[in-house]
Amino acid sequence: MSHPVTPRRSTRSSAGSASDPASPTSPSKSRPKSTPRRQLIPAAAKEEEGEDERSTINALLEALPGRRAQASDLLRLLAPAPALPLLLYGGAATGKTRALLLALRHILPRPRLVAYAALRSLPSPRSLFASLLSQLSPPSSSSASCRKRVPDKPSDFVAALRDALATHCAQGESVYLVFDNLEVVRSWDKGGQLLALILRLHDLLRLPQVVLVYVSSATPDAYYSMTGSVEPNHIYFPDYTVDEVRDILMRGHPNPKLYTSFLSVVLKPLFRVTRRVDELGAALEPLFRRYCEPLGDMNAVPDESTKRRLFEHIQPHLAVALNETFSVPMRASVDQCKDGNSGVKASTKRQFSGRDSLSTELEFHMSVSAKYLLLSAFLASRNPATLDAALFDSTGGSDNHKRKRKSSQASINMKDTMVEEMLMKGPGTFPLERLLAIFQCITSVSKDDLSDVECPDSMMNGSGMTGLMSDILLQLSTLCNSNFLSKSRSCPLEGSARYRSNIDEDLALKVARSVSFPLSKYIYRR
Ligand SMILES: Nc1ncnc2c1ncn2[C@@H]1O[C@H](COP(=O)(O)OP(=O)(O)OP(=O)(O)O)[C@@H](O)[C@H]1O
Repeated sequence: MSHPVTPRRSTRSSAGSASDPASPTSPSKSRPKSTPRRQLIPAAAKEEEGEDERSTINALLEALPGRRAQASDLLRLLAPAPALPLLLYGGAATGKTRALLLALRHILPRPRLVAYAALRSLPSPRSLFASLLSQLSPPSSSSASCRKRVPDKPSDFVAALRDALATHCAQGESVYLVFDNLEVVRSWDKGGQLLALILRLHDLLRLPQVVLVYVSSATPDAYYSMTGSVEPNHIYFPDYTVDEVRDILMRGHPNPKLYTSFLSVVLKPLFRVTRRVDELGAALEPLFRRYCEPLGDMNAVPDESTKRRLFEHIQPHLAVALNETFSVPMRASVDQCKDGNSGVKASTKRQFSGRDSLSTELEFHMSVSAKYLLLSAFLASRNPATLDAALFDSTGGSDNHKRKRKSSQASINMKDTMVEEMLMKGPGTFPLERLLAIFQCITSVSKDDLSDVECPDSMMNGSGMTGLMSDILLQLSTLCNSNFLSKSRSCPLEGSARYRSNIDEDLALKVARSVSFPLSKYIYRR
């Protein structure tokens, strides 16, 4: 797993700790050691300061399981102002917003002001300007007069923003300007220009007490290569591991023993469907209620035989849940942050707003079987049919390396030419039988994978995959209706319909990742 890389700046007032590479994981080590001669009084003061810092860090870490390094980095890089801009980046629901909002509560010095723009809930540049300016305007000014002054042009916005910020800075206040889900700006009309301007705010405003914080799913390179502005510090939020997710879900549970035994049965299979904490939380809640049905007392600590009974009870419900669409309630974190734009109803973070988000949305709007079907269709369209036997061995697994070694140079050349031709022609069509054969092969591999779920012996029976073959034709027609696949007219020779996959490799890989399927092993490459 890649580790967060946070560039350190010697220009920062916090440069001492920021330059210590050990600091993200071991905050206590990062404080410079005081020299023995000066130790007497300053050491006592430092110790007190250290105590405060430790308790702040502990409080934050407790609220942020799995985000130790990021929490320490945040505390270090957010305060004290003046600071460079900060970019938090990583996949969906990796805790960026939560970590930032919690860290902002803990940092010093005060007084300080946080103006937060939840870009997913703002429909246009003008609503962004209005939101930020109203959060920065003095409480006394009436909303009507504020609305009148909302600028249309980005340059006017920068001028208005500077005026509003200067008032706070003159009063000795630090101001944190947060742009959450920055990638949304790109999808707006003239979004590219506005994005460049937002990223250059540090240079344009030149107000040392103002800290700019960007939160995004895109990497720093995606932004800063195009603006030429000062590069921010950045903190990476990797996807959670299953153990981290377990820690998050366990946090503060009233009956940890019961919940641990529940999670030991359901978490791993669900984790293969989605790694998002919010989706897992939503899927687990009704399942846990089911799990507890046979128990009279919710505070009971289950013994081994009870665990077995509970497992038998939950097993069929788990199989159904694995095939279901996840729906996640609106995000609390965004709800909690008033963006000051009363006219705009904060929407869920589930809006479709461009291609990228479409592919992320797939993670929870498709059932597992639909995802496998889509992957099968992608492989059928992408790979030549003659290579199916070589790519899928009799056990359903990919065995192409072995086969390739056995192939003669001439046959390799022939296959290469064939693949090249296929790629030139674009995705190929395939009959239903081929799709189902590939589907059966790749799902049989996943069944094997599911056998490592922690559960009493042989009770899993292939886990949630039991219902996988059901309703395949229905799923197929849904995929066609949604344009992920297209169905051509019947082939005059075969007399049956043929299908074609309409998705590209990037999207297929994302879908594969969401079910932990090793797709690239099955894509024929030269
Ligand atoms: N470490 C954690 N502890 C507790 N809850 C968490 C943690 N990480 C994420 N969550 C929960 O998961 C959900 C998504 O988290 P958050 O909004 O912080 O993610 P994000 O990285 O900002 O997502 P996005 O990129 O989609 O905006 C929230 O409900 C949040 O409370």
